[in-house]
Amino acid sequence: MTGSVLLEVSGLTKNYGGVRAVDNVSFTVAPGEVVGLVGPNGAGKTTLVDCIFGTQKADAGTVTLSGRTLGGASEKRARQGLSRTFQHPQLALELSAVENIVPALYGRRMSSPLHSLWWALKGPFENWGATADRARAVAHEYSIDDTTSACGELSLGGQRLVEVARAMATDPQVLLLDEPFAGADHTGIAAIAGAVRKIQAQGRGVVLVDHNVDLIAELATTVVLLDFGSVEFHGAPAECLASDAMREVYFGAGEENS
Ligand SMILES: Nc1ncnc2c1ncn2[C@@H]1O[C@H](COP(=O)(O)OP(=O)(O)OP(=O)(O)O)[C@@H](O)[C@H]1O
Repeated sequence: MTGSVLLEVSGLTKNYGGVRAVDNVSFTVAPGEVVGLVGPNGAGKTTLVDCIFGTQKADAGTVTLSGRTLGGASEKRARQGLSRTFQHPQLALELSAVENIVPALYGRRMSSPLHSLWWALKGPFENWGATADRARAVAHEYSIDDTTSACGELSLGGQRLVEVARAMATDPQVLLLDEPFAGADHTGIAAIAGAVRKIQAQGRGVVLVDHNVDLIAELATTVVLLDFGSVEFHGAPAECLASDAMREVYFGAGEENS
């Protein structure tokens, strides 16, 4: 089992003051696996993603990627093969899709201090046009048609797709997607769903946070249901949807007259 696991989250716990936002959460992501992370508002989904990526420091637990324990800040974890998008897209809105993707291509090269030094020395002689071409190719790979307008002019779904492409430009083993469909229109949802399928087909792992249970059922191979920071269900999407845990988490136990 361990040999086929990319990401292993073990016993992650995070408190905010008296609030236990994430409570002893464990799950794994294998190559080509899409783990849907669902749960009501405040269940702990974003905090869990933040702790996996290093945006927040967990109080307990470990995260390993291909058997290697991840620690430290998110930049370090990104160099080790993790990538993410954000619940609220974090793009430079005045820049184009290509201009947002270019820095990720450079970040990918800084995988060790030696690489950083090499690229710092090589920088002045770098062919910038070739890098922009590569960024354009990444954008097209993820079906971004408009690579020249400022991202602020794109729809929310369009912006989220640029974030996915930028995250993929770092060539991650596992991608963490925090509500990638939120606010996207029909076209945006179809494009983002297509991107998830493509990433899955490449044998990478995906953690997909979303409230849209239909999309999770369609895309996820496994579902982790969170409530008050704890795992209430972990298994196949169809079983999760039909489970008592799902009913209790979303509709409350014992509400027979509603
Ligand atoms: N920075 C913070 N400081 C204090 N409490 C926080 C902080 N971030 C989140 N929380 C609390 O931690 C709990 C989990 O929040 P989190 O945002 O992770 O849930 P979520 O499942 O992502 O919710 P949503 O679906 O609404 O985004 C909630 O009780 C929330 O109020």
